[in-house]
Amino acid sequence: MIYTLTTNPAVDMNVNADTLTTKKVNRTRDAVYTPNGKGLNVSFTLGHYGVESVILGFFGGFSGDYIVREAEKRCPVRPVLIDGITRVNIFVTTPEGEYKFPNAGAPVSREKQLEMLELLRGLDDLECLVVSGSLSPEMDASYYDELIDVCQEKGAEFVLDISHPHLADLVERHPLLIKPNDEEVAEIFGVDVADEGDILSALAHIHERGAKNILLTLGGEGAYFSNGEHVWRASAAKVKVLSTACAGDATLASFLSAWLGARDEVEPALVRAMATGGNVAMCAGLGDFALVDEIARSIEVTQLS
Ligand SMILES: O=P(O)(O)OC[C@@]1(O)O[C@H](CO)[C@@H](O)[C@@H]1O
Repeated sequence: MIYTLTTNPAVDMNVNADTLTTKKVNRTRDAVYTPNGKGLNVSFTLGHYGVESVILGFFGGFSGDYIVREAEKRCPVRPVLIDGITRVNIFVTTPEGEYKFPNAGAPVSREKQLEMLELLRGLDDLECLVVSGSLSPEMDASYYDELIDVCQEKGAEFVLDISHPHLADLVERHPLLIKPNDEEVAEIFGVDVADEGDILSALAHIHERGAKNILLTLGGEGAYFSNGEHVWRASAAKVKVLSTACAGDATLASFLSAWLGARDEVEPALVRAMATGGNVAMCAGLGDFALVDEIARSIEVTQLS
């Protein structure tokens, strides 16, 4: 079974506004509230493609209750309940573009962190843990190591979609897959990603450090996938972007939904990933994936080596 762990879930609130300025009341409209956090988005997208997963995360307060209740309609959820209030992240779309306001989130006490590790240790069907998103306040980066320790004790694989600088060390623990974007690769691994030559060197460098597979996303410029032996380039979907929130998570999950069970068939997995990410970028939240097949026809994948 695949488990997704969201260390810092959120209700996402997407709104539209004509302008966003100081010294003025910024009226917004068209509010869309969705139960989110990066790992939840991964589970919802896996579910769309018929791949079962279980949601793990820390939830509290009215917003935490809402997320658990809504998520349970789509996937099994094993929550660890905390005292604080799960954050509400705000995404404001204006004619000039999108403003993102993620909150730091509710603190998760050490006791609750240990409760999650115990929950993980008690799972008898853990095959792959997808760890996604930021850490809650009071969580040290070493929590990632503790999660990986449990996965390795249990012989499970793990996937990391995190932007913490500690990722540079965590790749030495041989994650099955990491999904950084170009900015994260440059900042975390201290390498250039200005052109394809740089990107290929960066991928080789990250493999040398220990990552088994890398899905490098470049937003509107497409993506690269490398399995340490071969590298593929995928074009981006040409779509009218409404909100990029959730698009990266949907890209990762849709890639996993095809690739986990057929690891030699990278091309169809990349086509699905880019089309799904593109469709999600057209919507507030994850949307309904209705245009994926149509968008997929325009995605080009090239094997580079
Ligand atoms: O603060 P994090 O955990 O890095 O990101 C949280 C978040 O922005 O990521 C998702 C989109 O990827 C949203 O659903 C959610 O609000």
